Amino acid sequence: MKCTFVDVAPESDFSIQNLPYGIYSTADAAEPHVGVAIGSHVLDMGALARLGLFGGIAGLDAERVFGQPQLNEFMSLGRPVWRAVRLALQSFLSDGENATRRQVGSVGAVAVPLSAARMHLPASIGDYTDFYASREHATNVGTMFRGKDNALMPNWTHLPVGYHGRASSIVVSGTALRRPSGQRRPDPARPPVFGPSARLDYELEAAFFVGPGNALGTPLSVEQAEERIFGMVLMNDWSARDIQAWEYVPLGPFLGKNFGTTISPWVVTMDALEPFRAPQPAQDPEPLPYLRTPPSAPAHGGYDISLSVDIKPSGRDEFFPLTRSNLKHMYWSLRQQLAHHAINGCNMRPGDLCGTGTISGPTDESFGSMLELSWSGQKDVPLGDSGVTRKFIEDNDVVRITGSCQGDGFRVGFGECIGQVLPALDLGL
Ligand SMILES: O=C(O)/C=C/C(=O)CC(=O)CC(=O)O
Ligand SMILES: [Ca+2]
Ligand SMILES: [Mg+2]
Repeated sequence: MKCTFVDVAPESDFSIQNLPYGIYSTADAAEPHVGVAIGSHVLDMGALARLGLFGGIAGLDAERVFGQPQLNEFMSLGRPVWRAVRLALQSFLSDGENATRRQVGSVGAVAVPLSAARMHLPASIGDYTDFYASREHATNVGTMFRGKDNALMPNWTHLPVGYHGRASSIVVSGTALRRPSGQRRPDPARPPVFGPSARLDYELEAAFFVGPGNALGTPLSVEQAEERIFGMVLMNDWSARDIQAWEYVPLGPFLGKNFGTTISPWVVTMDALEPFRAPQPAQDPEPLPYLRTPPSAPAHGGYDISLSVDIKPSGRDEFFPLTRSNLKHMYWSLRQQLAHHAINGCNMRPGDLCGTGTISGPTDESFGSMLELSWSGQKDVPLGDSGVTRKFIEDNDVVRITGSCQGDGFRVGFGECIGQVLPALDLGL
């Protein structure tokens, strides 16, 4: 299928096979509203709704849903509506004889260049959970925090371990964050000290948005979970390792994590990712029945999404590679994570965000955090052949995550998840 409405370069993340949704504003339309990315443009979903493009879709009040400043209501409508909207968009973009297309006239009537769009958070995120689903990452971090013999806890291969994060400090790509200050204990023989984190890190993650929710007390099966995931974004779960290591016993991540979490602005739908399903790693021991794949669900729970992390060190103009990984390394699939989250009756709501956990793979270059790359600060990580090295993230460094699936002549990509670290505030403490 080819987009004839605007030109789409083969290496563009935003092909007609992708069509990710986001919330944007422009100088002329300052209220955030729903858009869909195609090539180097953003299409105004509200304008298309007013032209009647989504008129025949049962269960969709398109002008209202696409006139919202967030995607929660669209997310709540479920897969049949999402698919019908996707088909209408693909027909509009590829078929010059489409009735709406004839009315539009110029591209400028319904689209702006991406460069003119200011992106906002795609949803009002009520709750945010972060999992710990890469076996390699959990083994690496466990070895550093608790020693080789306690690296992987006995529960890890039986359930997707997770923690409840903080939704209020999730920010959209491009938002700068300050280095956090907190309690740390650099010398285990001495009392803790207070000050700016000296071991600030990134975590390469993806995250999924929940679509239709479930009522309190009513679990979701793996099969139901599969149908309720709207789409995915890239995520950087910024982590202050020194604050984390001192505070986390016994209740888990807290201030070492909740000072900021960055997500990419475009939500790539699970329908766009469908052709890129891939086997997840073999699960041994076999999980309990509520986490198994039923014969009626698609066989593969994994996705083949290439992921990169690059850094622009302070004072330099170019980016250098840190991590090259892939979502297919995740031991626990998205649908297992969601089914596990709701198995006790916890109610999930449209727009809730679940991080996959750091996506490390088996090779050193696939390690998804500085903690792993520098092995807890024991070795310098060279940045290309620049002569610059890092153990952790320094002030004014910029960290960028990108990710995409390569199809035959087209790409389904996420755009960027980018953030700069500003120096800590001087609290005079
Ligand atoms: O205590 C530990 O083993 C580590 C915990 C984390 O870093 C939590 C986390 O964010 C998990 C992840 O991203 O995979
Ligand atoms: Ca994390
Ligand atoms: Mg975080």
